Amino acid sequence: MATSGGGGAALCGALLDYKTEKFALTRNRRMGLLYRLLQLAVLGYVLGWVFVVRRGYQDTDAAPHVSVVTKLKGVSVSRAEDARRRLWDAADFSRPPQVGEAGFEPVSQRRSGSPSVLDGICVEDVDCPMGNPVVHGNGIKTGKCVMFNSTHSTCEIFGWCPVENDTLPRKPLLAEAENFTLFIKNTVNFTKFNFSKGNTLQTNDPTYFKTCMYDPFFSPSCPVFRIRDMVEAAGETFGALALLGGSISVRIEWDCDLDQPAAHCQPRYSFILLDRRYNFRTASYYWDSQQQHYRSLLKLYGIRFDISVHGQAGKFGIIPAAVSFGTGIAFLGTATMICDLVLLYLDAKADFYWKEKFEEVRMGCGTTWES
Ligand SMILES: Nc1ncnc2c1ncn2[C@@H]1O[C@H](COP(=O)(O)OP(=O)(O)OP(=O)(O)O)[C@@H](O)[C@H]1O
Repeated sequence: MATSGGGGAALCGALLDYKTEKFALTRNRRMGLLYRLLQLAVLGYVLGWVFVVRRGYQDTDAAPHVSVVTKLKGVSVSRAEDARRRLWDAADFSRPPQVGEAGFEPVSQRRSGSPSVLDGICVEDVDCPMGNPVVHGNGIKTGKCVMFNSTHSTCEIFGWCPVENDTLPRKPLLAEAENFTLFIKNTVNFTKFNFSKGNTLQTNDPTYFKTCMYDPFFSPSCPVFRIRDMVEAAGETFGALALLGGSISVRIEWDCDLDQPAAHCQPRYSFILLDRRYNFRTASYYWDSQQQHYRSLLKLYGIRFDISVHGQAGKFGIIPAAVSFGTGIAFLGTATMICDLVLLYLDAKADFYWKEKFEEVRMGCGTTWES
C-alpha cells in the first residue's frame, strides 16, 4: 500500500475508480413471489394500459377542425283550437339550430293601442304614466286607464295587439314529430396528420340516406336519426318532452387510430337530456290592403338539439414511443424498491438483512488507494 502521494494523484485515482453494485441474494420464497407479482403488475400496467389502451406509443392530435350540417325531415298536420288544419313540413318547423316541432300558439297582431293583460291594473289615468314600458315587454303605456273586463281596468298600451295571453299548450300539436328524421352530416379534420373523415358512408346508392335509420348496433354508420330514438336514448319519452319542449345534447366522439385502416375511424354518438322546457318566439310581418302593419306571432315549444363534436387521433411516433418505453422500464424499479422496504423494515429477520445489505467500512485519515 502506498502512502500519500499528493492531492493530484489522489484525484486522478478517484476519477479512474470503477464502482460496481453488490447484490445480496436471499432465497426467501415469499419475497421472491412478491417481487414477481409486482413485476407482473407493472408489466401489465405498462403493456396493457399505457401501450394498448392509451396507445402511449402514438403522437396525438386532440383538437380537430369540425363541421356539422343538419337537415330535419318530416311532414305533419296540426289542428289549431279554431279547428283550422295547418300543414307543416321541413321548411316550416326547422329553425337552425333549433328544432321547433311540438306545438304552436299563433297570434295575428297589429301595432295599435290595447289594454295590457298581465300588469298595469289601474283606477284612473294617473295610475298609467305615459311612456312607461310594461314589465313583461308587451308595449308602452299610453297614459290612459281603460276597461279590461267587467271587473277591472288596466293601462292601455301601444304595442302589438291583441297582446299574447300566456296559456300553456295542453297537448303537443305535432305529435307525429316523433317520426321526423334528423340528418347530421359531420366532418372532422386532424390537421397534424392531414387526415379528414366524415360520418356519412361513401356510397353510390342515391337512396341510402333516405332509407337508412341510425341504430347503435345494426346501423351505426347511418347518420339519419329518428327524433323519438334520440329522445329515448337521452332517457326521456317523446310525449313528456314534446308538450313543453326540451333541450338534448348530441355528443359525437371520434377516437381514431391512424395506424389502422381509415375505415376503422368511426364516430360514437351519445345523447344527454339538458333541459325539460324550451320555447322560442318567431314572427312573420305583412301589410294588409289598408296598409296596416301586421305580424303573425308563433310561440314554438320544441326540442332543441345541441350538437358537440369531440375527437382525437393518434399515429405512431418515435418520441412518444421512446418516452413511454423508458417510463415503463423505470417503473419496473418500483418492484425492487417495495421489496427492499418490506425486507428491511417489515420482515421478521429485518435486522439480519439490514446487516447483510449495508457494510460499514472504516478507514483512517490520509490513506490512499493502491495504484
Ligand atoms: N332528415 C333526413 N332524413 C332522411 N334523409 C335525409 C334527411 N336529410 C337529408 N336526407 C337525404 O340524405 C341525402 C343527402 O342529403 P343532402 O342534403 O346532402 O342532399 P340533397 O339532395 O340536397 O337532399 P334533399 O334535397 O333531399 O333535401 C339525400 O338523399 C337526402 O334526401
